[in-house]
This record gives sequence, C-alpha cells and structure tokens, in this order.
Amino acid sequence: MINYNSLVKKWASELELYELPEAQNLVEWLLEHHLGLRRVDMMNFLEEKDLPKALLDDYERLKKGEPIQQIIGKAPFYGREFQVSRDTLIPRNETEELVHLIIKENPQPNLRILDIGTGTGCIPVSLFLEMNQPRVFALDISEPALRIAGANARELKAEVEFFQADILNESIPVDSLDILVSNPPYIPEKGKKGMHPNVLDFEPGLALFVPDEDPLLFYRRIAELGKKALEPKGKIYFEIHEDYGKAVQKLLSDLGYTEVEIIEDLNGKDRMVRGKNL
Ligand SMILES: C[S@@+](CC[C@H](N)C(=O)[O-])C[C@H]1O[C@@H](n2cnc3c(N)ncnc32)[C@H](O)[C@@H]1O
Repeated sequence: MINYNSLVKKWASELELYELPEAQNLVEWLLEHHLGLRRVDMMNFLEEKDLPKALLDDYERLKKGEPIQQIIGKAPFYGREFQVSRDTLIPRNETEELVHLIIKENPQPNLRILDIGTGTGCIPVSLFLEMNQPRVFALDISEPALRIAGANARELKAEVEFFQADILNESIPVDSLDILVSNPPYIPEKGKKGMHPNVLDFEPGLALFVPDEDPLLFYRRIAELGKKALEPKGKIYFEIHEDYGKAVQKLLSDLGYTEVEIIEDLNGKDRMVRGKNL
C-alpha cells in the first residue's frame, strides 16, 4: 500500500528541474488528472504497481521538463479550460490580468475587438464570453495555433472570427475597431539564458522571442496599424515585458495616442500599457 503524501514527496523529489513546492504542486495536478481524486480523498489508496501506465508515462514526461499543461493538453484561463499544444503559448496569469482590465474598463455593448497573436485564443474567447455582446476577431501567423484557438472557441461557445496573417508584413484585416489588444512576442533573444528549460524546450519560439536589436518591433508595428484600424477614441491594450513599460509608453505617445498609461501586474511589475486613439 502506498500513502498519497509519500508518493507526492517521492515523485516531487525526482523532478529535479523544479523547486520542491512547485514540484509537489505539479505531481498533485498530474495525480488529480489521472485518478480524478483530490488529495483529501486518497490518503491511503493504491499499490504502486496498480498506478495506471498513462500516469507513469506522463510522470516521465514531467521529469524531462515538459510543462504539465502540455502533458494533460489543457490550461486554466479566466475560469475556463483551454486546449493547448506544442504550437501554442501556455496562457499566463499576467494575461488574465490584461483580460480583466479590458473587461472592467469597457462595459459598453457591441464593441468591435481584435486580438493580435492569439495563440490558444484565450484572450478573444474570454472577452467574448465576459463582455457585453462584443464582435470579436483574432489573428495569428501560426496555422496550427489557429486550429487550437478555433477548437477552443467552438468548445466554449464563443463567436470569434479568426484570420491567419503575418502582422509584421500584412495589414489588419478588419477596421472600425473599438479595442485592439495584443500580447505579442516580447522576450529578447538574449533573455533565453535565464529561462527555465520547460519554456525554452517546449513552448514555441515564434510566440516568445524578438531580436535583441529591436525588442519593440511588434508594439511599433501594431500601434502604427492601430492608428488606422481603430475608431477615434478606440483603445489599444498591450501586455509588455516588465523592462519596456516606459519605452512602449513613449512609442504610443509619439504616435499620437493619448492617455497612455503603464499598469502593473499583481506582482508589482510593469505589465500592461493602454492608450487611446485620438
Ligand atoms: C506571446 S504569444 C501570445 C498568445 C496568446 N495571445 C496568449 O496571450 O496566451 C504571441 C503570439 O503571436 C503569434 N505571432 C508571432 N509572430 C506573429 C506575426 N508576425 N504575426 C501574427 N502573429 C504572430 C505567435 O504565433 C503567438 O501565438
């Protein structure tokens, strides 16, 4: 007979890529996924030899650094579960804060919204479901990511119109927007050194990195296109790298956006910038 706590401790101690509290959390997440039981339900439960093979296989993937969300194929975001894959960024808590800000600041009905670089579709799907009858569009350069985003929209019953487009070389496919939102790639290549292998080896580089010599590339391009695609008084919302708050603020002000503000995340880091079209 194996005790739940000793199994969690034993497996967590073998997840060498993670600090112990996070490792324990991941093992519990995996056990719950496979056994459908919560910690309190399984203090004394199984012979180790009876653990399902799929659970043991997934535990081996966890040991190699694969993110738990990719192993189980889903990730929580703003109170819902989104399908994820190796082609999509795993939705982050900071992005939930961006979504929350947009919902809070825009209670009006029938707004037209575009999300650029949509990944799993977590932003447009959440906005469609939480806002007041918006018309929601989203685009990404990645076809495989768009397939996952489409599946999430269908599964969660959100009406989102998706486009495949390379925003650095094509224009915005919709106009008269009230809100333009983007969490674009923003990590300079040089930042790879300090990153955890579970991000570097398993999440798509296309979603993460920008050239060291031009880290604001996506912000500049999207903000320039936004001047035309946004309605007068339309708003632009960006998720940003914590080091680039001031630079993105200046970029938007220089382009003629007004009321440009940097907003911190719950950890007190500069994480969002919002501006208004003239
Ligand atoms: C940081 S991820 C954000 C994903 C999702 N919005 C989220 O917050 O979880 C950036 C996304 O931009 C997309 N992307 C990268 N280059 C692009 C380009 N040139 N045009 C359009 N989308 C692009 C990537 O495929 C990726 O899905």
